[in-house]
Amino acid sequence: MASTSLEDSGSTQSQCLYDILPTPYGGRGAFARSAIPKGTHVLLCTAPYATVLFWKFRREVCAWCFAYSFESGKSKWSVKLALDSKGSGGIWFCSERCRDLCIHEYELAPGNGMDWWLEINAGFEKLVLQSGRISTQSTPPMDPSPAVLAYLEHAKPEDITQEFVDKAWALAEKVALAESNLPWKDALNELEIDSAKYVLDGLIRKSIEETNPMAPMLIRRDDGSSTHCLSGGQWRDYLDLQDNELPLVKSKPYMLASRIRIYRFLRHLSTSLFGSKKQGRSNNGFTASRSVGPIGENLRKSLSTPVATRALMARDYGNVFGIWDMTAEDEGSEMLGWAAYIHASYFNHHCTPNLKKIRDKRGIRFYTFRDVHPGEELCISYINFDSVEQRINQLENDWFFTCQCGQCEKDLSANRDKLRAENPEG
Ligand SMILES: C[S@@+](CC[C@H](N)C(=O)[O-])C[C@H]1O[C@@H](n2cnc3c(N)ncnc32)[C@H](O)[C@@H]1O
Repeated sequence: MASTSLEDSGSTQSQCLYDILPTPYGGRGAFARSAIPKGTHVLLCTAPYATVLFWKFRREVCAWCFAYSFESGKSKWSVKLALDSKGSGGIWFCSERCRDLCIHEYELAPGNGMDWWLEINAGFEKLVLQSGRISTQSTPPMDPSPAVLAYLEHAKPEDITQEFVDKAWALAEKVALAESNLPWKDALNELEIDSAKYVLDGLIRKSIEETNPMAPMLIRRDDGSSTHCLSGGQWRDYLDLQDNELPLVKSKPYMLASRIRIYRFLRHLSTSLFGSKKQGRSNNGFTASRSVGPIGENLRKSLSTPVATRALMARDYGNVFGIWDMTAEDEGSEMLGWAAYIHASYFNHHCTPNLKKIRDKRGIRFYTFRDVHPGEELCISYINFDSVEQRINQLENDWFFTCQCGQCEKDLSANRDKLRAENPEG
């Protein structure tokens, strides 16, 4: 395998080994420009656009390189970035180097330190702890929504249309506005807290871009090898990803109420941190910050309507990658969080894929593990291999699409031939 490291790999778009083109079965996919030998790195994403490490692992997983403490024989990491002057709350790292890289990245973004970032994280942690109860269940939601939104908790798949979903979000905007200065009362379950953190991370990145479009963290890109290397991408790249809101809500109607609760929570956080436009202080026990600066102002604007939050959540399901520990697969590895690697989200699924992925600290790289012909689609596998029926079921239930890959076509046709041979009459 032609090997490169995060620090030295990279190329410009023109050196890309594939094109994003429409597929015969709908949507877009990545197609090889010419023959690609086995072992070629075809994509390196050096950093996610947005990410979340699960709340329950926040002391065990390095917030910068995603290293898992148990792999190093430790129960938790000890290098901490305190979120306030009392030292309570924090963000944990495996080493001082990782902590310093994180500080450097966020300092570079606006050019005036990283207090704003610590303040936002402290506000999030405080509101999570203040909201008290965190359910260990990921579904269904624990507390009813405000009365006017309660009907969403009982929505059925047959109720779900685009109009139904749009109306619910319009109502959510009104509710969030009316309640934003009242104390937050609902409990979020673990999945909701983790989703809220993911959305917050994406909105922070969007706000950085709006404040400073030249922020190095958004355009970091090297030259020099045949690997196609991209950093996190930009907001418009994220919006180009496939929107999966309707299929998700049709399949799991309770997700609509859940996602609206996440928006209400973040809107509440925004008022806690920044106050509403008219007032400088909130009524939530927080003092609205005076030092959040332009990034805070852009974040406040992003949360003043559900549009950006909804767009982020509409594209997480079906596009993000799990962050797994690096334990050998046969020893059973653990999912530690998830991350959006925008440029990698164009790889479709194939039941006999030609690409493998490997996590590389905060990044992810993809390489061919067999020779690829010119024009062949570059695919990864979204699932573990099973019988064709199990694969189709898993993709329909968890990914909401019917697999159109050549392997399924071949296996289904072989099954039909077998049935015909066994029942020549029927
Ligand atoms: C991560 S996205 C891949 C890029 C996507 N095709 C696009 O145009 O943005 C995953 C989505 O692609 C489609 N997809 C991926 N693999 C597929 C396959 N084997 N058969 C049919 N659709 C597939 C499904 O709609 C799935 O939800």
